[in-house]
Amino acid sequence: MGLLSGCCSDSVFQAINHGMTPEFLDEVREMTKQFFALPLEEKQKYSREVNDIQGYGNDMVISQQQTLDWTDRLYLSVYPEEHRKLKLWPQNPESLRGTLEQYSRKLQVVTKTVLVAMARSLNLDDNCFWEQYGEKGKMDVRFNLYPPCSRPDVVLGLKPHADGTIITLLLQDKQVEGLQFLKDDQWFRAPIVPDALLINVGDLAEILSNGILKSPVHRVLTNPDKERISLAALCLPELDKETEPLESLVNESTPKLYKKVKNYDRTYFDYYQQGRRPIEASKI
Ligand SMILES: O=C(O)CCC(=O)C(=O)O
Ligand SMILES: [Fe+2]
Repeated sequence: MGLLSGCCSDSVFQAINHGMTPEFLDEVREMTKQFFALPLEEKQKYSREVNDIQGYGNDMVISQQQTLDWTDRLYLSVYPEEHRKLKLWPQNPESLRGTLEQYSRKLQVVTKTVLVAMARSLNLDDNCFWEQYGEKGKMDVRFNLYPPCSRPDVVLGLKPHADGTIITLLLQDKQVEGLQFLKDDQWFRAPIVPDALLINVGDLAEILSNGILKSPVHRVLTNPDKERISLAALCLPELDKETEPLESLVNESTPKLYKKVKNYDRTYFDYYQQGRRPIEASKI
C-alpha cells in the first residue's frame, strides 16, 4: 500500500493501492448517496433511538448550548460482528448491506497495514499498535451527508474536533471538497485524491505514542449549492481495553504524558458537544 504523507499535517495520510478498485469505491459512494436521497420516512425506519449512537439521524442533543452540525448521518457498528444491530442496516438501496460488509472487510486489512506502518515509522515492534486495537477491535462506520447550505459563512458541516479513535479511514466525496485540518492555527484543505483513502491518527494513537503522533483537529465546511458525502470508518480498541502510552516510549527522560483511558468513545461525546477536546482530560 502506498502512503502519501503530509497533505496538511504529519498525522494525515492519503492511502493508495489499498486493494480496492476505483469502481468499487464509486459503488460505496453511490450507495451512500442513494440512501440519503430516500424519502425521510424511509430513512427514519432506521432511526437512532434516543440514547443510542447507532442508527440514522443527527447527534444526540445533550445541552441547549450545543452547536448543531449541518449534516445528516447514519452510524453503524460493523465489528466485532456481535455489535451489529442489523435492524438499523438499511435494506434500501438493496446493495447497501452487502457492499458495506465487503467494504469493511477490506478496511480491516487496510487497518492492520496502517497500524504496522505506524509502528515501524516509530521504530517500534510491528504489532504494538495492532495489539492495542485487539482481535475484537471495533470498527464503526459513519455515513455523512452535508446538504447545501445557504450560509456557509456561518454554518459548519461538522464542527472542529479530533477523532476519538486509534485511526480513522475516510472515503471522501469525489467531486466536492469541504474537509479542513488545523495546523499552526491555520486551516488547510484536504485535497480530493481520487480513489485514495484519507487516514488520520486519532486521540488514542496520540496517547499510545505518548504524544509523538498528534491527533489533528479538523472540520467540514458547508457549500452553498452542492451536497457532499463522506464515509468515515472509526477504529477503536475492543470494549473495556485500557489505553495508555506504550511502555517502550516511556522512560526517565520522557515521562508518561497521558493517563490510562478506557471506553474513551463514551467520555468523548460529552466533551465534543461542549466544543472541548477530550484528550485534554487525559493529559498528565
Ligand atoms: O466528512 C468528512 O470529510 C470528515 C468526517 C469526519 O471528520 C468524521 O466523521 O469524524
Ligand atoms: Fe473526524
